[in-house]
Amino acid sequence: MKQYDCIIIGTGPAGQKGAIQAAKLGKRVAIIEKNSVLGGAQINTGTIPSKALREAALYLTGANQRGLFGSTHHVKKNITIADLTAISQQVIRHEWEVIRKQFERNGVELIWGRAEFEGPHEVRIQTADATEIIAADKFLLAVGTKPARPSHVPFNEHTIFTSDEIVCLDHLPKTMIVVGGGVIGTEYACIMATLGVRVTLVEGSNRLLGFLDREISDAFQYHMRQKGITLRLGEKVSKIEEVEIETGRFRHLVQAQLESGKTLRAETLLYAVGRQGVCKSLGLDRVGIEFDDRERLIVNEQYQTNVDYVYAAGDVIGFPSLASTAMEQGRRAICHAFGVCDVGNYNTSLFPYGIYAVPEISMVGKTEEQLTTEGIPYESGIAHYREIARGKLLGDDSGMLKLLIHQETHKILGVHAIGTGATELIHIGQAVMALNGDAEFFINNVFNFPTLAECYKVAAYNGLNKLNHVR
Ligand SMILES: Cc1cc2nc3c(=O)[nH]c(=O)nc-3n(C[C@H](O)[C@H](O)[C@H](O)COP(=O)(O)OP(=O)(O)OC[C@H]3O[C@@H](n4cnc5c(N)ncnc54)[C@H](O)[C@@H]3O)c2cc1C
Ligand SMILES: NC(=O)c1ccc[n+]([C@@H]2O[C@H](COP(=O)([O-])OP(=O)(O)OC[C@H]3O[C@@H](n4cnc5c(N)ncnc54)[C@H](O)[C@@H]3O)[C@@H](O)[C@H]2O)c1
Repeated sequence: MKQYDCIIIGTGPAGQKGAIQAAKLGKRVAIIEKNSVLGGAQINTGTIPSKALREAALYLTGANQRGLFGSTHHVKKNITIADLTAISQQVIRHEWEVIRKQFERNGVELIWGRAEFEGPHEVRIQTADATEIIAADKFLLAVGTKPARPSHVPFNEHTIFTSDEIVCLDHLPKTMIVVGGGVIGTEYACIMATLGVRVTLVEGSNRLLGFLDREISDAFQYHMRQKGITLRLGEKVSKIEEVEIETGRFRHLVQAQLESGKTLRAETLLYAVGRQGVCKSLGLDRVGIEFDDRERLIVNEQYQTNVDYVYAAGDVIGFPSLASTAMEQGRRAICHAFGVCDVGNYNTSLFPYGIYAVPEISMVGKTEEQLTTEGIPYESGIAHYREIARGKLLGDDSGMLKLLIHQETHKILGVHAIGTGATELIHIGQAVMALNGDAEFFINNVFNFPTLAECYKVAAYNGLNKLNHVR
């Protein structure tokens, strides 16, 4: 039986970064993947395909240049699925190659097959025609999650599907119902609406993306409606089925019955109400590791499960379930497993959120609602892209950046942005917050001109001017 210092299950972002870190520490490491491709949801079904589709949609429809060239501007008419997926196929192939080479260069042994625990320190790897058992001292479970697929929904992969199958559509539908207004539902609703698909979004709560600052989520809902998306908020779907409708000729449609009694019909339905773990198939009972009802694992601050030599990272441990955080969790878990404990610069309260909807949204730190609840006195400073030369050059008149500034110390408590480049722009605020900076930093700093970064200076002036009136 082959013996390793460390076995990692899953080649998504958590597994990848854990494996490279273990190799950099001079450890003998094996990483196991059950799919036929590397990279997990990040590369194959989630982050990269959805972001590539978004880029293609914005470019080919001309939507992101309409502020400059007028509302009828188009780069290509009659956009096909092939046009849209060409970019993602290129990026995906490139990413597979990058990961494969990283493993090779660092001496990480990649083993294809489905892994499950055989005993406390042994893992069985099953392929179509062989079984192998390998052993290790330490383990990292980076097995990710899969879309929730309740048995009462008649999924068929082409008209009723989850985010795993939407990337394989063979044609662009005219209409789509999106069930679930979380990050996946809102991102895809915006992408599809940009492509001219008539979208109805059904969300159980009364507000989309409730973790966002309310001013930003209100602005976002306004943008979605402006794009022609019908929002059914505070509504739940009780039944989904395929129906045959006669309108001169027979048409197959998807029908969603809402608890409120409304009936929605469309050509397609995307079901995006959250994700579900895959722990049942890992043989965890043979090691004594427990998981919750959504098959997720509980870990301590060092990413150890209840069995201390078995670590877990990424989506399998739940919130925040992002590729960005998964990578860092995987790396940190392995550092701890091999005694490297002084890994600095980690502040979970400064994790940024990036939502690649149309428009883009990003945030770091606290929202106005959180600060109010916590009794922290603050003032907001706002910059609108239309006041900034770069905003005008981009033709983005509706973007904005908001700083939340402590009333007495002027420290930055939160940054919220909606508009072009928001997910990049947020990192300036994140760095200043991490270094305990204040609004005066932005006033005194010189930014390149013309850039969106100038928003920070304008927002700081706006916030400090309001505070001057308080004094
Ligand atoms: C549509 C969509 C869009 C997203 N967009 C973003 C975004 O813009 N930004 C962002 O930060 N995050 C985004 N995410 C989230 C991000 O993709 C995940 O947080 C991230 O992929 C989780 O990484 P992971 O390593 O935990 O697991 P995964 O990426 O899910 O990888 C787990 C791997 O483990 C393998 N595996 C599972 N069980 C076994 C087994 N028994 N044996 C062997 N291998 C096994 C799986 O095959 C898979 O390859 C998005 C997700 C989705 C679905
Ligand atoms: N840009 C990004 O960072 C990004 C993008 C996509 C996905 N992700 C990750 O993927 C994960 C999964 O995303 P998701 O959107 O599937 O899940 P989610 O948990 O974020 O959202 C699910 C939504 O569905 C709603 N819902 C649940 N049941 C419903 C019903 N019966 N009818 C109507 N609405 C219902 C919930 O209220 C919730 O708003 C997230 O945790 C996220 O971190 C991240």
